[in-house]
Order: sequence, then C-alpha cells, then structure tokens
Amino acid sequence: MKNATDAMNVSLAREILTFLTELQNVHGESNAVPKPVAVKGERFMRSEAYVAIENYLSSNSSKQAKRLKADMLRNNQSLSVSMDEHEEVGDEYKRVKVWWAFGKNVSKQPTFSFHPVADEKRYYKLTFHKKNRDLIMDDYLSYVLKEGNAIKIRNRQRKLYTNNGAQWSHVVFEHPASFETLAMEPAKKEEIIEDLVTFSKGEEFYSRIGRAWKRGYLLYGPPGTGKSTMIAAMANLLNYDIYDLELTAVKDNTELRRLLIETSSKSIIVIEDIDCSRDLTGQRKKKPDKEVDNIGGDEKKKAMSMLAREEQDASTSKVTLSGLLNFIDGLWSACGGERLIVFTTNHVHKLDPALIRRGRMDKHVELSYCGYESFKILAKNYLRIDSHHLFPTIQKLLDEIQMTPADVAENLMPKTASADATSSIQDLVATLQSVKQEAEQIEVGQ
Ligand SMILES: Nc1ncnc2c1ncn2[C@@H]1O[C@H](COP(=O)(O)OP(=O)(O)OP(=O)(O)O)[C@@H](O)[C@H]1O
Repeated sequence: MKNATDAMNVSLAREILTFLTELQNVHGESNAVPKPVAVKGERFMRSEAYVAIENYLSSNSSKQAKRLKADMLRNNQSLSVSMDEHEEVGDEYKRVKVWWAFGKNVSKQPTFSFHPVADEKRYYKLTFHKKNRDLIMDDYLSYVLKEGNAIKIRNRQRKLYTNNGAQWSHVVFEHPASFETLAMEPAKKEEIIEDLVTFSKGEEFYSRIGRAWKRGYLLYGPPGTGKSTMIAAMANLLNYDIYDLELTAVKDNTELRRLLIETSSKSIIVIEDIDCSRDLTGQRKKKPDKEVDNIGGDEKKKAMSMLAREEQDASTSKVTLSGLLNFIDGLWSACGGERLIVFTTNHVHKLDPALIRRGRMDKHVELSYCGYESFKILAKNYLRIDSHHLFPTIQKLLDEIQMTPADVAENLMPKTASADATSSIQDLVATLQSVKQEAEQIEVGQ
C-alpha cells in the first residue's frame, strides 16, 4: 500500500477529503467506513490519509492549499483522526520507531447489574523495542499527552466573555485581527510578539521564581490607534480567550474575586478605558467644582445630582483597580495557568504611577498616530499594494499632521463599486491635505 504522506498533493488531498466526507455522510462516524481508502487508484489507510493531509496542508502555503483549508473551515470540516480496530499507525520519536494499534475487548460473560456496565473496553496498544523502554515510558508518553493537549487547545473555539455584574456570559470570539495586519512600527511589533511568545512558554520560569504566571500590559494612546485591535491580535496569536471585565458593573471585592477565580487559564483579562469609570485611588472621578460652577441653570442641577450619585456609589462600592492588582497575584498563584491582564487608556498621564508601575503593568505600549510604516501596512491590507507614486506625498503629509490609523483606514475603504487603489489613495491625500490646511488656519488664527 502506498504511503499517504509521500503521495499527497492538493488535488489528492481534496479528493480524499470529499471521498471520506461522503462515506461518513452515508455510514456516520463509524468503523463501517472502509479501512483502506481508494482514491485515484491509490490506496491509503484512513487515519494515515487524514494525518498526511493535515501535515501536508500545514506545511504548504500554495494558493490551492490555502483555498482547500478555507473550504474546510467554511464547511466546518475539521480533520478528525480516527483509527479502525486493529489498524496500526507508526510514529518516530528521537529516531525510535513505535507502533500504535487500536483494539477493543468485548465482555463475553453476560453480567447482571442494576447499573449499566459498558460491555466493551477500548484501548491503544503501543509496541516498541524493549531496549527503548525508558525513553518511551519517561519521555515519549508525556510528549504525546502534551501534544494532544496542545492540539485540543489549538482546535477549540475561543470565547469572548463579558460580565453582567458577577456573572460571565460569552460569545464565540471570531475577530480576524492579527499582528500581520496591525498597523504599527515593525520593530515595535516584533518586540511585542517576542514578549508574548516568551511569556506563553514561561511556565517553568514562573514556577521557578515563585510568581503567578501572569503579565500586565498597559496599552495607551488616542482613540482609534488600535488598542482594541491589538488585544484581538494578542488573543489570536496565543490562542487565548478574552474576558472583557466591566468594573463598573461589579458591586464589591467579593464579586470581583469570584469573577477572577472563574477566569480560565490561557486568557486575557481586559479592562478598557481605566481612566474613565473609576478613580484609581478608590474614589469616584469627580468633575472639578470649578467646572460645575461654570455651568448654569438645569445643566448645573443635572451635574450636581450626577456628582451626588457618583459619591454615593463610591461609598457603597469598594472595588478599586489598585485593590484588584493587589489580590490578583495571590489569587492566580493559587489557580495556576497563564493569564495576561491588559489595561487600556486614552489618558496615560492621568493614571496613578503606583498603579502602573513595573511588576503590576510589566509592559507599556504606546499606540500612536499613523506613521508612514503603519500606513504601508494599511495600504497592503486594504488595497493590496506595496507602492504607488503618491506614497512619498503621503509620507510627507503624515510627518506633518496627526491622523489615527482608524481615520487613515476609513479613507482607504472603497467608496464606490468601481473604486480602485488609486482613487482610494487620492481620497486619502485629499483628506490629509485638508486636515493640514485646517491646522495651519488654526495656527494663523492663534
Ligand atoms: N493600528 C491599527 N492597525 C490596524 N487597524 C487599525 C489600527 N488602529 C485602528 N485601526 C482600525 O480602526 C478601528 C478602530 O480601532 P480600535 O478600536 O482598535 O482603536 P482603539 O485605540 O481601541 O480606540 P478606543 O480608544 O476608542 O477604544 C479598528 O476596527 C481598525 O479597523
């Protein structure tokens, strides 16, 4: 019989998948599906064919392979590897060959019990040379379990949790953002990716130094510079869930503790706009009295009653960010697992330095106005171009004025069905020029 891996190519992979899907539609997920699969005159063991397709597609970046992968995802047709009874699959570990076989023991003696007992026991038999016993028992089996868990995590559906008071509810997280499409200076981006990957592999390190396996990120910058987009890219890079924690909905520290304990490992806990809702020293934000004094009539009444309400809230609610950071270490050391905590703010200078000192927020990342390098990434994402004769004009304008990546991206969006890259670039140049003129007029007026 042919080795499936040697013979694999895109069209064969597609044929085999279609063939197996059709068979399974007829027979269900059962062993009634014929063991060797015959496609285009080649015969393969079923499980081998799946493994070969998976290996082939993960190492092949051709357009056809990408299309096949996309088709499979669209049809929710992930590869599932299964073995038939007495089928054998070979594996190699550190140049040692092993063979896995799947088998079943069916109980022959009828038993009588008030509790139903499974009458068949399934098992995997592992065969290897006895001289390799230590390597297999000490090393290989834990490697297989670790890989199995990693595959399970890679294939799981990720979730976006939000809290309604002390309860988490979730939806499936499907944000397409990635670091590849995030508009940011390439060197800075690389540094962040490196930091995240190092963190995610740091289990041994954190346990050796006796600290909770957590890392704090502070993302700051004006609205529309990509803070939320970056959080989605982080989650996609590391395959983590996101817990979007709405602190204002949490009554007290007991509720907050419960919410944090319920977060799972491999997750990002996000608190957005930390400067907005709660005063970080524990008191509510308050409009300066002067500001209230300057407004009159109904407006003033409204502002005064809002202040009174806020002050009342502050006395009943004891949740503070510094409190949260103080007990987070203790809690998570006890829970185990890895967690990122991300704060975002538009006004970093308003934050209490004690709250964001290193150790609490380990990495401070500024997301800023769109520079030329960031623009090139957006042009590639939105228009699929790497160069254009108007690029130097854009570079000059971006050096002179401040525009957020969100605004640049908006200008690059096609406005009509017939719009092309040139018309989008021209739109952007026109907008940048008018922003520049406005800024100059304001300067002259001052
Ligand atoms: N750096 C960026 N790279 C790619 N796209 C971006 C970037 N910044 C902004 N965008 C685009 O602009 C939109 C708004 O960005 P995003 O919500 O991430 O900004 P933000 O900094 O979180 O804003 P806010 O402070 O208002 O929450 C995104 O949907 C994205 O399409």
